[in-house]
Amino acid sequence: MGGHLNRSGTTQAATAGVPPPLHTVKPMGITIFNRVFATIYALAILALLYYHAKTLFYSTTLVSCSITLALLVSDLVLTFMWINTQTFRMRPVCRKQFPENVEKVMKRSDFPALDVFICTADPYKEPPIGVVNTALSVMAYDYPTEKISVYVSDDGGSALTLFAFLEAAKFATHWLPFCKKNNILERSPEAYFELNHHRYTSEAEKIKVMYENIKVKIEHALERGKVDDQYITRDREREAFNKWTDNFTRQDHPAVIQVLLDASKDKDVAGYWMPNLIYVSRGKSKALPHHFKAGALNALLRVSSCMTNAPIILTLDCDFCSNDPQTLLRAMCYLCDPAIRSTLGYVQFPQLYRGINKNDIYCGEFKRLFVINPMGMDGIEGPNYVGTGCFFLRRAFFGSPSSLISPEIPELSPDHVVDKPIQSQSILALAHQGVNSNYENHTNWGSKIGFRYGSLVEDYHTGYRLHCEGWKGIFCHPDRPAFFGDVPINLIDALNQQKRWSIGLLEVGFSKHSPATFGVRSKGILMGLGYAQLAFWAIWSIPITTYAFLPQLALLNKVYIFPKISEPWFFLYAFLFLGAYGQDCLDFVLVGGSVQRWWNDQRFWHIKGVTCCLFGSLEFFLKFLGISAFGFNVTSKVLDDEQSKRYEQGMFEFGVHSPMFVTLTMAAITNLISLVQGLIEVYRGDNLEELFVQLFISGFAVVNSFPIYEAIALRNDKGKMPTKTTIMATLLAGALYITASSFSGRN
Ligand SMILES: O=c1ccn([C@@H]2O[C@H](COP(=O)(O)OP(=O)(O)O[C@H]3O[C@H](CO)[C@@H](O)[C@H](O)[C@H]3O)[C@@H](O)[C@H]2O)c(=O)[nH]1
Ligand SMILES: [Mn+2]
Repeated sequence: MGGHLNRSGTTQAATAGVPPPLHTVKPMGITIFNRVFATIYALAILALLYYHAKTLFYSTTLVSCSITLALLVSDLVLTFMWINTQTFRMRPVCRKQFPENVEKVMKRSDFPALDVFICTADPYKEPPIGVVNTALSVMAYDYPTEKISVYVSDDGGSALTLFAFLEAAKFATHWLPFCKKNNILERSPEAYFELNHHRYTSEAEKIKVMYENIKVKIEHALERGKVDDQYITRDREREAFNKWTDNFTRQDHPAVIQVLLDASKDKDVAGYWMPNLIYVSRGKSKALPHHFKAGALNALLRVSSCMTNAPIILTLDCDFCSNDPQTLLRAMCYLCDPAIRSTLGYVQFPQLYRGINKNDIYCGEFKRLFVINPMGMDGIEGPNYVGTGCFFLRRAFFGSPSSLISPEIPELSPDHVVDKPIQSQSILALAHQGVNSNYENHTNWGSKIGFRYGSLVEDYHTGYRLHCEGWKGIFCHPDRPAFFGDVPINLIDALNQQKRWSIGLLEVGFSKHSPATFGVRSKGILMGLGYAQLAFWAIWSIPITTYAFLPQLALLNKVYIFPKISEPWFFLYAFLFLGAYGQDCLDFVLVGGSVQRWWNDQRFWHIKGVTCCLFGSLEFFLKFLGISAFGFNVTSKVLDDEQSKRYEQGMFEFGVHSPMFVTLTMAAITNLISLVQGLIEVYRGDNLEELFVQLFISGFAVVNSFPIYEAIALRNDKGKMPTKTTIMATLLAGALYITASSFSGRN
């Protein structure tokens, strides 16, 4: 398959004059303010540390000494994270692309080919019809269709997913010409039919019936748990399904590769070539590690090398549908720009979601993680890779820009030219060999080649290592979202997802390639610290947990640990708090967030601190000490009707018992009681001066905890806090109080 990046691919018209621009970049106006504010804030932090040191030096009792120490440690962690965060604020940039100019600088026939990798792992958590929608949406890109190949990796090893794609392949021959003829923007059928139901033509009506038909067929098969014989018509299909023998399990099975559409043979109903569509379920063996998604992506790298070897690769999660058919051309504005091409490793689009509720109660928008931070890193050497919606140069997976690391088999090399049809015997044999469960033994895959192993956040880890090798990235954030994904709509899913991230990030943070050491050395201070901010994300749990319990327990025991309102140090605290909060809000609002969503975002930050970040850190350290192990728990993309309804109304979904809910409830209870106790004290005497800060912290936490109190006491639906959780949390909070009292009593 041709289409390699052609260095002399510019047309006459463009070389004669000045070529039209493909992209522009400009720094954001807020930069100056950020830098000035950082200087002032740094001085305030120094003053705070001085204050702590002084207090520690003059403290006479064990209690005050330990309290000051705990506050000092917490504030040091906050300081460390604050320093790291400055990376995102020093040089944020905004970019613009001109996809309409791509054809002016390069002939359509010279456009590079694209291999799309879509990962799925479980037909029951990730319904195959959703994966099909994702595949269809990119197969229908505005681009020479025969240059696109879509590879679907099925880590669930499910015949149901294969069946869904057999149906999808047939439907695609109608869907693609329909989209192109009518210039449709939403090229995933689900989104199209949902958003455009008021203006159907008879043609659209026909396509809709067709789509509904395959959807029903696929869902039926899923309910029955098997593919009906009557649906398998061709011999080739039967051959593929025959691989699902009785010994075939998800963790242990031979590789299955099935070419569903062949760009050199298959045409759509209008007579145009179809893209390639290939189903791959890599071989697995219980005895060998499979490295989760990174392993799946590496398997696809090898299969695609043998079959199409496109110079550009797009990675997508199964729920990430294209929302704009021009996206590939947008990415090309960078990938084909000779001025930056030599070191450009990838172009990352933001993760954006459909179906978030009005005020985004679980902070599913991830504005900071997926928009603010990447814009900041983009001004330095590029954003981190976030696992989906990212266009890579294939070459980036094989060593640094200056030195190619050749894989074991020459056919897997990025510069190898495929000269046989994808279904030829020799190619299929090679592809099967490449996805055997034992293929990677004693090779560089996962360490020097391909997606990197050793972390549950293979995306972060891989992007970081590519950066360290000298590759750069671009953050491409067009006005019309390029992709839309699904967010978890219940709290436990959201927290479990972020617990997995916390663990994976710490794995990189404490590896020999830690951003704080190796990263700073090889990438410079700004990039190193930016990556460190993400890697050590979970240690925010230290200050958050401390501030959620310590001041409150102290207040309950009439121990006052912050400066009085009349002392100048009080103003330091006020400035640090208001400054951080104000700037945080500003960052958020400047990228289009609402104040209400920002409020929920800060609430969720606190929630994470006493739940997923805390438990993630604990699990990581248990593993670090060799006590336990962890795996990749796939996030469910299935919607429960009742839950969806509650989510729409902005209600928090608890419903199940979890240790994470116990700590959260403990914090909510402790804060409420200490607030009440504090208020009583103020009412009784005039202690306000001394206990104001503690009272304020409790009050702040209580305001943030409203949904929790509601779930404990006022609700009766399935999403309320389980009684068991409430009882456990109350007992533990009581135990904590007793421990604290006996400690403070020992003075
Ligand atoms: O063994 C596995 C596990 C997962 N996946 C796929 O990985 C993707 C991401 O899994 P998901 O459960 O959706 O995790 P999220 O936390 O929502 O994903 C985010 O975080 C992951 C790293 O933890 C990144 O890989 C993703 O791109 C990023 O969107 C999905 O398409 C899965 O099918 C596999 O292919 N094999
Ligand atoms: Mn996901």
